[in-house]
Amino acid sequence: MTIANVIVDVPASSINQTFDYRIPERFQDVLEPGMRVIVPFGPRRVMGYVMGKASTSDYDKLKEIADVLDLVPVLTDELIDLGKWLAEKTLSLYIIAFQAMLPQVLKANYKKELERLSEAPLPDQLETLFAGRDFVPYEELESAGIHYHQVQKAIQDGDVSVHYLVKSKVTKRHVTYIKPSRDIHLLEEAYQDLSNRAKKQKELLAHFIEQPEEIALNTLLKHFGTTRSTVNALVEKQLLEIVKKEQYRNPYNDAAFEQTTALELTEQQEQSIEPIRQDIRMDHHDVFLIHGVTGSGKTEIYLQAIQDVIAKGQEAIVLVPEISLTPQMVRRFKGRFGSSVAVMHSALSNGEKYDEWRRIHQKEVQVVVGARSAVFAPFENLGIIIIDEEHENSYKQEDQPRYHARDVAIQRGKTHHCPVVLGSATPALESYARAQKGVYQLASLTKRTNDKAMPHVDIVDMRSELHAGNRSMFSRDLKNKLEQCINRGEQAVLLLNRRGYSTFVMCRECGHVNECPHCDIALTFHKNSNQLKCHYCSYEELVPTRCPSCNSDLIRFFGTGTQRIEEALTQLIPQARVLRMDVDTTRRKGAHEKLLNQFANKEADILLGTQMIAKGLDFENVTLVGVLTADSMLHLPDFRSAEKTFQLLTQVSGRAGRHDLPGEVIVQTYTPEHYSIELASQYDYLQFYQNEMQMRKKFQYPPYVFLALITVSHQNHATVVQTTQKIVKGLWSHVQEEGTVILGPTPSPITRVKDRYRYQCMVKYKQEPNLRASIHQIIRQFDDQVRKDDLQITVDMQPYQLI
Ligand SMILES: Nc1ncnc2c1ncn2[C@@H]1O[C@H](COP(=O)(O)OP(=O)(O)OP(=O)(O)O)[C@@H](O)[C@H]1O
Ligand SMILES: [Zn+2]
Ligand SMILES: [Zn+2]
Repeated sequence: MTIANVIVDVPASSINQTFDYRIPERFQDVLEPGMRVIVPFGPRRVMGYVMGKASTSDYDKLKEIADVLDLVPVLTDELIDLGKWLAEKTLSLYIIAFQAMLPQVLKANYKKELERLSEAPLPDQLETLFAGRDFVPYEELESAGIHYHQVQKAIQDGDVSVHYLVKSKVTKRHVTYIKPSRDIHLLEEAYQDLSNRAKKQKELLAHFIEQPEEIALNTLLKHFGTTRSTVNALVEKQLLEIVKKEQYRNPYNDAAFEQTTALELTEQQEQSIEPIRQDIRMDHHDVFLIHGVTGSGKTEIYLQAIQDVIAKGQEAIVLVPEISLTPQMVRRFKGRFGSSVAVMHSALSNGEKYDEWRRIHQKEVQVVVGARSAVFAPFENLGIIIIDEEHENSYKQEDQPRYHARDVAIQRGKTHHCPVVLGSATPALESYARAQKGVYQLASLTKRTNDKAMPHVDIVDMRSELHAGNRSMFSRDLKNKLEQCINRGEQAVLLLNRRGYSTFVMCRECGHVNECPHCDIALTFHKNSNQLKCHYCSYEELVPTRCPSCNSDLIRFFGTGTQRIEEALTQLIPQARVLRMDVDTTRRKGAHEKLLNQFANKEADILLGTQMIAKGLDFENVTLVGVLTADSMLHLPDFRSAEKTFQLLTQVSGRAGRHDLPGEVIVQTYTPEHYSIELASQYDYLQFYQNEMQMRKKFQYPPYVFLALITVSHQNHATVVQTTQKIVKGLWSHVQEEGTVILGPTPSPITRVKDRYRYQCMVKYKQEPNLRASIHQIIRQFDDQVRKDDLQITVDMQPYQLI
């Protein structure tokens, strides 16, 4: 087969197909599907992924593949299929789908080098190439005209490896070890034969006769105060040998994790895990939904199911939301499975991410714990996929390809015939509805493992506080409880539900609000730098002293940022030591971890933070949880706002009293009668589910219907409106089923971002088998404008971010 079908890295819809290239002689027995290549495309050379090979092509004047970037495919056959599926499901370009599946390092054209890993003789041409060196720039391989097949074989044999020279690269990637290459009695014989003048050599030999285990070269040299030439002499006599071991940039020190063993499961855990175990045994695919209250031992179920999978020689993917990928979480998995665990999350450097990916690719680990994109881990023998906190919105990617990790997991689960386990204390309405219909298998854990009751929740009506003359953010109840908590030497967690609130500047005289000149949104006040910043385009300006509109000096800060709460709190309870955790204090790498450690070490009494404190944290000494404004999200124009409020309140309440000390929760709100707040305080998920389903049915929202959101943006307002109108018209002429509605054109909730206007339309449908094809066809009509006139059209087949 001399033809390769290649998806090229040219993100344009007119190019969204494979192109045929001739495979030059030198690559013929090397090139495989899933490898990256460099191909000529028009006047340029671009990167591409080989999808397949063929013996014939419909075109005759084929160009040649210019270069092959990989010697081992980066995409498995399964991932090639998955990428195509992903592109079709999300209506994105193939190239974008494949890029989303691989670490950043593999997307760019990094320089490469070959490293020799062993002293074993290599084929002649390679010996000549290395010429006694350990490292050879990859270009030399190319210009030497060496058969790639030989290199590929050397890589497979573990004699050579390829590195991508990432910026953050640690220069020394391999550690050299020395070990005996003969039986001990032969070493003893050699020892006798060695002349007494070779004193150092004898010392070394004596060492290996005593302790034949391999030892790092550096350690050895230091210990015996000798040089490399002593070792080399013994290597030449074939008494010792050199082994190189790859040292990954492992961001975690595996040895530091205390090893744990499987706990004896409670009855409820036992009941939940059994059907999963059965699927694992039978190579069967089901989707399980574990609905378990916080602290009911869901994680222990995951760990034991993974144990089964590993025992069977298979691999496991565990997805956790980015913000719960805390050191505590990592410890639980590394504690059980040690260095078989790779961790993938966005705080890692590109080099670290690539190393973790490679440990998976080279089958050195069996488990990956990671955020959304870890669902693409290149395992070939998957035995389970677990999604913890499955209701989390961060599993939905809000950028092309707009996929939901749950859908990808299920797709892979089907291919691998393995179970997919979704876990949550507050499952997404969609998931619970599927479990009710029997599409997913439901398991419920209603009790905490330690049989502790869920902490009592007190709802405080902030309107009556106001009537009683308390104008602060803290109710009298919360203030008292905080003081008592601190006096007892215990700790508290305070949640400021920041979404929907921000700190903006308003003129009290004329009501003028400072907005971003490029986006249709109020600027946010940052005290540290005394600046106003736009959170969409990062525009910034100094805080004005006079109103830009009426020149009044009565310009004031409104809203409630964490910073202001922190100040108010320290005024209210001066003896309290407060730690603040929000985007500002956790921006630096490792800051998140540091704050949590400080709190765990009791260096503070109160942890004050945004949503990011609600998840997964488990501190023994926390007995009080306060929610400052439970309803701040409720009034956002998003049909999921009640669900999000319920989820957040349940999660944060679960942080109190998880251990011996009893916990309590205070929820402050202006709408205590709202069912999401009332039912969250009673931990009544089922009742909430039923109420909320009624609302969704009444207003026709998911899970009763599906949504598709099309957003158009352009610098010219009229262009945006007209384009959206045309799309809406096109959609109406394509829809087939009764009951399908198309809403719009309407301005997007934020109508202007970075000087571009945004309009949208939404399709609500129950069944439209051809919808994807229709949308595709409709927006293709604008291809020219997209290319030449900077028009943007985005399609989201499963919109979550509606505001
Ligand atoms: N079978 C068991 N016997 C004793 N202790 C257990 C058992 N299973 C879990 N635990 C312990 O109970 C606590 C809560 O368990 P775990 O964190 O797994 O619950 P979870 O449902 O994942 O909680 P959350 O949703 O709040 O994160 C942990 O300290 C865990 O070690
Ligand atoms: Zn802006
Ligand atoms: Zn004014």
